[in-house]
Amino acid sequence: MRVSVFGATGSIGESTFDLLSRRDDIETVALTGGRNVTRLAQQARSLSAQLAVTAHDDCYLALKQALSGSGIEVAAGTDALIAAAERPTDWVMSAIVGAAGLAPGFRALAQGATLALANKESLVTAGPLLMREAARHNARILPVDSEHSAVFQALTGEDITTVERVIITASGGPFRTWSKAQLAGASLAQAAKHPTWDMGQRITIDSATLFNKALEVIETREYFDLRPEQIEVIVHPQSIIHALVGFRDGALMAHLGAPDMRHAIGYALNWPERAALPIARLDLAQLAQLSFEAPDPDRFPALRLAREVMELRGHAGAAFNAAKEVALDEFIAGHIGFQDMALLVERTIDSLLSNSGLTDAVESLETVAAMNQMARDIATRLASRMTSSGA
Ligand SMILES: NC(=O)C1=CN([C@@H]2O[C@H](COP(=O)(O)OP(=O)(O)OC[C@H]3O[C@@H](n4cnc5c(N)ncnc54)[C@H](OP(=O)(O)O)[C@@H]3O)[C@@H](O)[C@H]2O)C=CC1
Ligand SMILES: CC(=O)[C@@H](O)[C@H](O)COP(=O)(O)O
Ligand SMILES: [Mn+2]
Repeated sequence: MRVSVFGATGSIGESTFDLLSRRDDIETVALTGGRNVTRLAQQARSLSAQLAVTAHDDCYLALKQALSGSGIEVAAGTDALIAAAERPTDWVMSAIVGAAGLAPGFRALAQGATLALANKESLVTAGPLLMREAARHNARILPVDSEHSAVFQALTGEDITTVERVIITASGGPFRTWSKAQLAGASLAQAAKHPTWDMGQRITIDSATLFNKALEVIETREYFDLRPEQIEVIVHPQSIIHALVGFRDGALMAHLGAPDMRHAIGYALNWPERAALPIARLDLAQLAQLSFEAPDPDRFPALRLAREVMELRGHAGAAFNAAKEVALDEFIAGHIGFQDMALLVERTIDSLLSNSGLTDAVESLETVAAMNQMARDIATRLASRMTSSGA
């Protein structure tokens, strides 16, 4: 099987690399990364990739040097990422973080490859477009986000019209039990420490605000074509149950597994087979208890914002994600506080409400990119005011 991995040097990329390294039937077409060219070159040599691409032009020479004598092609820049996605292959892992992951995944679908989609931002920003592209080219999108892989697995062999509801779980993040007063002082180091999963920094902080779950609610709607009221979130601090599907006879089918993304990645890599995977087996007696609680919309407004975005439809998902990306950058830079992130996203959406483009149907990558930029500009402006006023 020919495979390409976008975002190979990240957390999902490394887990994918681990699974690919254990197989002897894999032909690696392209591996892409960002600034970590040393690791990208190691991976490319190890998997004998045809091509290695860094997203950054200024990293080209370093990557070229790291791969000298290997015979592996080297390229750099966003156009090179697109060209890599157009190289014929069978299976593509989409694991770039953020809206930057959309265009390569879209191109991979256009050449008919199976898209293993970790990059949830693709569906949040351009769900209908991506689904149409997959259908047009008879290409398949397989969910890699753990909750959506869990739903996909629970739905196997089921009639989607018998589904009443889908429940995705949230760990609640590191601040699950914190008061609003405590949240006001939440630091970057505290937010970047996930209680159960080992992930990249950005998604880890999104888990702390529950923006990760907000994106996932929208992602659920796009994958499974459900009405927003059919999608529920339950806080489950152990991250053992990843999702549950409720059917019209009252049955709930739950998916359980150790918090290890190699499960969802391996499922997508081997689908429709269920192959053996090197994942820790659950010891239920040792776990002893699985607990659940309702999310608190007062301390964590992100889920409420996601519901508003789903009502708006159109380009609201792209605006929501863009504002969230800016808010995250501003928090990481120390310009705004933890709770300011949700405030900034809400203010950006409010400011865009008077813009008719927000609710226009998603027609092309260009309109999505335009909304992405507009929302980023507004959020950046609003953030600078927050910084100077302290609110
Ligand atoms: N980590 C997880 O367990 C899960 C992640 N996801 C989703 O998967 C995606 C990846 O997450 P994760 O692996 O944690 O992220 P990481 O930050 O660990 O990795 C991101 C990858 O994307 C590359 N990258 C960063 N910015 C750009 C850019 N602008 N253009 C091209 N490449 C870029 C990075 O390169 P470099 O590091 O070399 O600079 C790296 O290879 C996200 O969409 C996330 O929401 C979903 C479920 C679980
Ligand atoms: C592993 C995975 O799929 C993440 O999206 C995970 O769900 C993050 O944890 P939270 O449940 O805390 O958002
Ligand atoms: Mn998830």
